[in-house]
Amino acid sequence: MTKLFLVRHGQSTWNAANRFSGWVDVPLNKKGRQEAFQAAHKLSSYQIDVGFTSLLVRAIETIAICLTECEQVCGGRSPVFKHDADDPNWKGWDNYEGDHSQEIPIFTSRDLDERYYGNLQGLNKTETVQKFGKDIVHQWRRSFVTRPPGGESLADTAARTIPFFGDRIMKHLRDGDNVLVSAHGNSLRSIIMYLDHLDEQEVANLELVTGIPIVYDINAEEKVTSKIILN
Ligand SMILES: O=C(O)[C@@H](CO)OP(=O)(O)O
Repeated sequence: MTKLFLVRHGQSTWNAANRFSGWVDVPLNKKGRQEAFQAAHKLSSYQIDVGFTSLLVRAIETIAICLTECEQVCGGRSPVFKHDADDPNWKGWDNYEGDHSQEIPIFTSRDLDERYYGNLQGLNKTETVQKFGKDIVHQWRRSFVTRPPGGESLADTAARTIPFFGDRIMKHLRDGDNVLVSAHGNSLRSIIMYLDHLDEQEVANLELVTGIPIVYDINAEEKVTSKIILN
């Protein structure tokens, strides 16, 4: 039995400003960093062996805080970011192969990035509702198949997150590693849809709070046997 921890990054400057973020690379604000510290505290009774994060700095900051603020979580090991480890031209991080007894590898991937919000990126969410109407904006934000103008639907996002989850993250869970994934409202909604077998209606109602870890137990058959939310 291994554990999978999912955490949506802490509040970002654009979450606070109520702006569509998508792939715009905004950092955590002070509240977001505090949420990440609280998440680290909530994770303190567990051990984590491997991390995954999107390439966006708000998720990177969150996982860095989670894995450095709490000794117990890491068992005294230092997180080491392995950027571009999938790139065949990657030459290793300064010729350093790594030592799993002293380090926690954190793999970064674009596949975990937030859904691409296209022409909505940067716009204020309330003003967008005023301009286009509540119903269509809700569809753009929460429908599984409807694409926001110029952007990705949740189905498009799932088409990159789920293969990545199956290939890369599941491999570590199979090997017995406890895995922490730091990502985004919609990239995580697509993964939770898959893990919880949600249908398109159910995922439309799924909202994730910033900085609150979700813990799954995964058995040897790669099935979820329990889920708790560390509120
Ligand atoms: O702005 C975004 O990228 C996302 C997450 O903050 O917005 P939404 O609330 O529509 O999922």
